[in-house]
Order: sequence, then structure tokens, then C-alpha cells
Amino acid sequence: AARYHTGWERAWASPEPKKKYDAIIIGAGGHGLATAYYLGKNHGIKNVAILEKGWLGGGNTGRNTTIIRSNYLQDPSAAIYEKARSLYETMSQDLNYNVMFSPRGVIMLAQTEHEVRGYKRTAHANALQGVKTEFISPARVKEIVPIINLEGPRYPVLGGLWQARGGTARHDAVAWGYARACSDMGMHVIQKCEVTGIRNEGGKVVGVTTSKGDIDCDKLGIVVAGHSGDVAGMAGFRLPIESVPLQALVSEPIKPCMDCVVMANTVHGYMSQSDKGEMVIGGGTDGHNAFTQRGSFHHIEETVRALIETFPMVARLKMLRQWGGIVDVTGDRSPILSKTPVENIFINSGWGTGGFKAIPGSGWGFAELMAKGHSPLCDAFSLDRFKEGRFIDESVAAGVAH
Ligand SMILES: Cc1cc2nc3c(=O)[nH]c(=O)nc-3n(C[C@H](O)[C@H](O)[C@H](O)COP(=O)(O)OP(=O)(O)OC[C@H]3O[C@@H](n4cnc5c(N)ncnc54)[C@H](O)[C@@H]3O)c2cc1C
Ligand SMILES: CSCC(=O)[O-]
Repeated sequence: AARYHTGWERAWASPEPKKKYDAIIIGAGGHGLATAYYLGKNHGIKNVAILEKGWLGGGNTGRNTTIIRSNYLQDPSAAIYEKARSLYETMSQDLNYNVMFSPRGVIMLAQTEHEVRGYKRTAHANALQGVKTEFISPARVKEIVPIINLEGPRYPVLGGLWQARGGTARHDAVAWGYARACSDMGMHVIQKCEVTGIRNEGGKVVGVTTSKGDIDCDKLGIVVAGHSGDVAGMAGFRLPIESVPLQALVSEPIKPCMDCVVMANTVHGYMSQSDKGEMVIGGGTDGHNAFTQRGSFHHIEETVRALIETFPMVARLKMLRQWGGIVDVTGDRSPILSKTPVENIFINSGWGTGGFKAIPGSGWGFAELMAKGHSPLCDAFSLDRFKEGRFIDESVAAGVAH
């Protein structure tokens, strides 16, 4: 029976680890927690531990700018991102937790002829994929975003790719909602439990070594974003990803002035307004590999400077705070949802700058891959694609420069 929450008890249990689980997920971010949730909900696998070295949701899932959209180009991308976007629509009801999904609309501005052609192509592809987007005129952009300057001297606005059912959600609540639901199913969400080693015998995983001792398992999911290379190394294999800082900032709160999300990928900036009134601003990744969850300040200056031509009001804002995360970027800007060279170890990584929007679709598909050994949502994103040259190039749809 569903556990009723009076609101007075702790939202999730904090158990010590057992000796063995059917499945262990390393990483209590959105993708790891969603994977565990759908292992239980869709496949009845509930003897699961989610091991987190810090605090749940403390990685990129608690550090992103919460943009949700599915306006990608390739068929496998459209499938998983649209699955995710549709699951976001009902997530609050499904988890009985208000994740504040707000389908306020997302525009990807076309500020060059190349982008006009590219986004029109994406709109046509989306029509064939069942993803609802349209290419809109500059006048329509101005109607949706009155504060925008269409006549920028360097990059005038020539139109935009509009997804009305894209939007935002409260990132912490997504992690908390999934964590509570996993805990309600009797799963163990174990924080401050760093995985320091992965044990296998005869090419098959048998367990992990952690800061809380050795824990055995039959199946292991690695879902650690920017630390994927390190953790995969513990199991003896390498990944084609780079870990780079990605930053964001919020301004002081101001009166409501923008009720959708705008991404200006030519100038590498994007902006929305939070429910508290802050302007939430992000840009491209820092240009160097690093594990600092901060990034270099000049990058933030570049982002803000780039946005001022299109949003002159930005020039008068004061910055409230800036932060960063470590994103896991693949060469084709598509994720890795795959078996690995070690039997019963699975990897969910490579979401780069854009994995928040994918969390429920990724969890759904990756749980199926772990439970059944294959998943229509994941099969195209296997590690083998890099050996076989089957790239899923989403460098345009991925948005910001990275
Ligand atoms: C500034 C910024 C802005 C972004 N904006 C957007 C956006 O607007 N829209 C969008 O779709 N995406 C966005 N993203 C990307 C998105 O945040 C990520 O792709 C997504 O959150 C990744 O989720 P995850 O669960 O894979 O990783 P995380 O949330 O990072 O979780 C991984 C967890 O693994 C843990 N871990 C690591 N190593 C170990 C270990 N050895 N043992 C145990 N635990 C370990 C970490 O502590 C972490 O909590 C942004 C990212 C950043 C940094
Ligand atoms: C950080 S970029 C946000 C997105 O991918 O929509």
C-alpha cells in the first residue's frame, strides 16, 4: 500500500548498507534515483541500494538551470527526450511530490541564416518524430518575449524554434521525489557512502568497496555524471567522455518580465526567470577539463556580455550568485546508456550539459536495460557506437557551446 506522508516524518530513510543487494546504483543524482525508481516500479526489482558519496541531488541535478525540452534532431534522441518530457508532465502525480513542472515554452533563437535552416530542419524532423515544435517568425518571438531586442547589430533575431510544452521543473524536488519513492519501496538510499572500488570475478561484477565497507551485488549501474571516467576506471574500462565545468548564475529577484525559456546558441547564452523572480542565466562550458564545481569567472562575464545585445535589460541586473557543476561530455553530444566490458555492469553517462531534461526517460530506459539486457530507448546509445562510428550527432540541439 502507498505510504501516506503526514509531513512530520523524514522523507526517506537513512539505513546502513546490507551485505548484499540484487542491484546497486552508484550516484544518487536524478538519473540514478530515477533508474532505481523504475527498476522497482516497472520491473519489481526492489532489493536495490543507491550509493551516494555526498548528499542526494548534490551533483549536477541540484546545480542545473532546469530547462526541459525534446527538440533534438536524431530519432533516438527525440524518442528518449520526448519520453522524458511526457513523464515530466505527470511526474508530480506519479511521485505524489510537487516537482513544479512548468510547461512555459522554450525558444531556441535563430540569429544566423545557418540557424534558420538548421532549426527549420529540426522542426520538420520533429514533425515526423511526434515532437511538437514549430519554427516561428521574429514578430512571434517578440510577442512571446517582449523584452527581447530583435534588431541586434551583430546578431539580429531571424526567428526561433518554439516548443510550447517545453519548460522547467524544480530540480531539487525531482531528486527528492524520486528518493522518497525509492525509500517507500524499501530501497536503501545511502548518502555519504563513496564507492572507492569495484570488485569482479571472472569478468563478472560481484560488488563494490565503499567508505562504509564492501557491499555485494548481482548488477551494478554507474550513474555518476562528471565522475564517470573515474568510476569506470575502478571497473577497468575507459569512456569516451571529457569532464568539464559548466557554470550558471542568478540575478537579484526582479518583477516578472519573462515567462518562457530562451536559448541563444549563437552567442552561447540562455535565460529564464525563476518563480522567485531571479533571472537564471547560463552559457557554454569552460574550455578545459576539470573537477572543480566552480568554473572561471571570466566565462560568466562572457556569457552576460553576449546576452546584452539580445536582452539589453541584462546590463542593469546585479548578480546574486554563481555556481558550477562537472558535466560529462561525449564527442557526439549524446549520452551513453550501455552494457560494459564487465558482465552485469551498466553505464549511464555522457548527458553533458543537457541531462536534467532526460532524467525520467533515462531512468525508464536504463532500468529496462539493467533488468532485461536491452531497451528500445537505450539500444542506440551503446558504448559500441564509438567503435563502430555510429555517432548520434546532437551538437546543435545540445544548445550551449561545449
Ligand atoms: C550549471 C549547469 C546547468 C545545467 N543546465 C541544464 C538544463 O538547463 N537542462 C538540462 O537538461 N540539463 C542541464 N544540465 C545538465 C544536467 O544537470 C545533468 O546532465 C544531469 O543533472 C546529470 O544527472 P546525473 O544524475 O547523471 O548526475 P548528478 O546529478 O551529478 O549525480 C551523480 C552523483 O554521483 C555521485 N558520485 C560521483 N562519484 C561517486 C562515487 N565514487 N561514489 C558514490 N557517488 C558518487 C555524485 O556525488 C553525484 O551526486 C546542467 C548542468 C550544469 C552543471
Ligand atoms: C545547459 S543547456 C540547457 C538545455 O540543454 O536545454
